[in-house]
Amino acid sequence: MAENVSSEEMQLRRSDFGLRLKNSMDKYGPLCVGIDPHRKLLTDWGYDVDAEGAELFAMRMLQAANGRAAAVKFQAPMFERYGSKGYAALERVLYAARQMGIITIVDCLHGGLPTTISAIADAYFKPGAPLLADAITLLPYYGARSLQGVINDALNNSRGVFVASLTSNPEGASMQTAIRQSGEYKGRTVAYGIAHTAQKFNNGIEGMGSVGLIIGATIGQWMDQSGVEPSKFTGPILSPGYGWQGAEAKDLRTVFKGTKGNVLVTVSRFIAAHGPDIASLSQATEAIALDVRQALMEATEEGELL
Ligand SMILES: O=C(O)c1cc(=O)[nH]c(=O)n1[C@@H]1O[C@H](COP(=O)(O)O)[C@@H](O)[C@H]1O
Repeated sequence: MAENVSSEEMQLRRSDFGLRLKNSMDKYGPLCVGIDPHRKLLTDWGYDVDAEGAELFAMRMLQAANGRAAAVKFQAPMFERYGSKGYAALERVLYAARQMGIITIVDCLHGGLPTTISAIADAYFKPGAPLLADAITLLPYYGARSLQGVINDALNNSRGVFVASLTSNPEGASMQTAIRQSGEYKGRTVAYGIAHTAQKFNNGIEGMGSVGLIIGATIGQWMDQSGVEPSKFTGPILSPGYGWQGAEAKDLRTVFKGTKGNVLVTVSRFIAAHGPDIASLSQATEAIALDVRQALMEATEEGELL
């Protein structure tokens, strides 16, 4: 049934995720702890490689992140591989994260026909959704506009999304920097069209918007060619690639030069490698949070904060 809400209330909902994430970043800094229960990590930690092991792993990572990071990101396929038991584990760890009050991102990498992906709003965004999360990741390769319906569903429920634009993997850039042959973004790169489409949702919102991009910290050499300008983007930018994938503080400074305090660096294995001991995990989280915060402060120096 359609809800009867005023346009003011709708406006508030559409800016809610960005505002909550920004407040959390101001309080805890720009680190997101990635919770990726890799098989090898479960084994190294002495856990069983099953849904229960993944849940124990996630709970411990949450403990390390709580009060030390702005958000956590759960890697959905690493729960999904255990079928219904894996999904039940993901539901429970999301519930635990909500109880802690930490911002949750589910890295489910959804994308597809508008008519079919509208179903994911029921899974992640609507009140009572089984996998209720603050934001999810989206893949725009059915055309960025195919995501419009699901993005509106997120915004109208006070949630957010992160749309992949320039991914951190080396295979991504050649496709994402391909030049478009027709349409509104003719002559521009694929990544540019995605970033521009995402930005339109943030235009007119005061402060940081709720529609984010994914831009890898590893993609420095492709940045100019892509035409994407992170410094002009006013939604949150989720940036993987620091640590295990080779990016360092200096890469964050280069890729995100001139940004306005809206970059959220997500780090998974580089933190988890210090587990399962909670003191070591917490210490690693703090050290990485500090390094990332310092780098992004330098990148932001001349930029005005959102
Ligand atoms: O969607 C993502 O989060 C993502 C996008 C991207 O371009 N690169 C990327 O590494 N990721 C995810 O970010 C996390 C990075 O993990 P680490 O390399 O272990 O820090 C993994 O969950 C990846 O799936």
